Amino acid sequence: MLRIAIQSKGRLFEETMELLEEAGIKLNNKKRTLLVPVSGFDVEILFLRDDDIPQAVATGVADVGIVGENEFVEKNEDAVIVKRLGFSKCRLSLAIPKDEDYKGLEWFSGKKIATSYPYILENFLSENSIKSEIHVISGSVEIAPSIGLADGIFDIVSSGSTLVSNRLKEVAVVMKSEALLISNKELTDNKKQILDELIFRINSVQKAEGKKYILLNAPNENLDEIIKLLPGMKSPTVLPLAETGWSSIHSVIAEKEFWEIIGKLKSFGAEGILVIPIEKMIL
Ligand SMILES: Nc1ncnc2c1ncn2[C@@H]1O[C@H](COP(=O)(O)OP(=O)(O)OP(=O)(O)O)[C@@H](O)[C@H]1O
Ligand SMILES: O=P(O)(O)OC[C@H]1O[C@H](OP(=O)(O)OP(=O)(O)O)[C@H](O)[C@@H]1O
Ligand SMILES: [Mg+2]
Repeated sequence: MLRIAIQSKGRLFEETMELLEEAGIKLNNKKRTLLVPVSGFDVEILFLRDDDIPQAVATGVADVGIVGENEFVEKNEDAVIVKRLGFSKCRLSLAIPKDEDYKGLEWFSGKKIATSYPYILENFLSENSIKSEIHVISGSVEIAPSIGLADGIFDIVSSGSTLVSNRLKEVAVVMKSEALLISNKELTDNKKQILDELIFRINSVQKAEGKKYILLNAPNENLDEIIKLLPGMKSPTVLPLAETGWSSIHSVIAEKEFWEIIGKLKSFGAEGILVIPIEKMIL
């Protein structure tokens, strides 16, 4: 049995649950109690606050965990990154009141910075030989300058709208972050096997992301040109239609190339084009 620690509620929760569900991990118990068994796969889910996930994995309370890179780096626990998951992308940045004249990091010398990430901030400041006072608060960091609690802040930024609504400007990006799958360093062989299966399933789900299955009818005289536009996984499937002189073509395309390809396909006489979502891809 492999025990997976995930965030019980918050920014990581939904995408983590979605990823696990697509990987065939369905919770038996819809009510989110602390520890939930799973049907159809030899794992159980442990719901924790994200702050506690790195330590739970490092100490073996959980075998693996899904946590933001920011939290993993901040906690500096002894666990390994197994896979970068590509969601919950954000950055940890320094920000100051928007009307301040800013010429460089020197601005922070002798100033007070509010943050929930003192370890990362301290390392960054000492690497840059800046001496500031770090004021640790666990939330609502962005309001600290306006209430006189600090001169600047160091916190999570994504769209930047929280900074704007607090009349702050981002002046330095210290690190980028995304959700990570982390693991305890000493898994038993049996747990390693289950983890390999989990990674295989996550990879299959992620390969399918942004990919579409495309079906279309094409006049035989333009088959070569159309096939060149649709490389597919090996090469497209071409099947004869009942109507002579026409074929049905099946392939896989990247969603971001979709509109460009469709226009070219139509110019080669393609008709009856269907585009269908793909759930998983095993290559
Ligand atoms: N605006 C955002 N955009 C993208 N990712 C974000 C954003 N805010 C936070 N994250 C990521 O999601 C993680 C969890 O954020 P959340 O705000 O739920 O944390 P929390 O309030 O500390 O939760 P908990 O109650 O579990 O301690 C962060 O550590 C970060 O990796
Ligand atoms: O740049 P933005 O897109 O505005 O995102 C950044 C904000 O998102 C997070 O807070 P969240 O909204 O999760 O609320 P919280 O303060 O309760 O954690 C984070 O703590 C920032 O405050
Ligand atoms: Mg937290």
